[in-house]
Amino acid sequence: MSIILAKNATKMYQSGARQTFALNEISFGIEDGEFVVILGQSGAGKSTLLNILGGIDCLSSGEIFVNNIPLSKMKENELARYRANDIGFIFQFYNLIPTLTVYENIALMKDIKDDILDPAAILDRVGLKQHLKKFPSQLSGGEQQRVSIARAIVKNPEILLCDEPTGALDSETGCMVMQLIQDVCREYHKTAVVVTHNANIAKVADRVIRLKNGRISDAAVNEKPMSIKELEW
Ligand SMILES: Nc1ncnc2c1ncn2[C@@H]1O[C@H](COP(=O)(O)OP(=O)(O)OP(=O)(O)O)[C@@H](O)[C@H]1O
Repeated sequence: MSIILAKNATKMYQSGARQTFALNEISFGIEDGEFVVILGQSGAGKSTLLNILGGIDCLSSGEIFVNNIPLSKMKENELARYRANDIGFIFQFYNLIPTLTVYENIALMKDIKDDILDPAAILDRVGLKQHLKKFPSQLSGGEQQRVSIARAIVKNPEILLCDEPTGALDSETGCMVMQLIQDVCREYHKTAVVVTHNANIAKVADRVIRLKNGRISDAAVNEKPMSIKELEW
């Protein structure tokens, strides 16, 4: 079953007489439990698409269905619930709160959703048990990204949206982070959508959607996804 279905999804920005089509009539489906990479160069429309999938921006026309529910028909409170319950975000620069410890950054999710997973257990799963009391500035980039993966998973959302999650990391750390995202998605049965401009990362995806100037230039199931262990960039 398609967990995400986009039909002629269009996002247009108007500035005076000038129109920019960040997304131009794109249609695609993503299956439940897939690990999907959205690949495209700067300006292709990747972040716009991720923000719309995450319910923090909306389309100009067309529709995106999540579990058959059209996002454009959701009222503000329904969208807020969707963001809180169904979506976990992972960002390039982690977006952790600098004045809270690792544990507090994760436990904060209780204020967003009642039934979160056990923060300590998830931090253990991502290998950060010994860092619970540290502040983000006391961690390496890769460790901070692991905290943000824990934060996204602890809410137990259906869909994980990852915006250039390895963009600020070296190749080796980036591969470890990708492996962790893929592993937790499989273990906790999540659908992951990873946005990147790095074509190497696409090799490990179940499905690759290529965006170019707001249009899909190619969308295909990857018949033989490469193991992340073989990946480097
Ligand atoms: N708020 C906005 N107002 C006007 N134009 C915008 C706005 N946000 C994005 N755009 C334009 O939409 C297009 C797609 O932008 P988007 O940020 O989605 O691309 P991207 O693929 O994520 O790029 P990058 O990899 O550099 O982040 C670009 O031409 C951008 O200038």
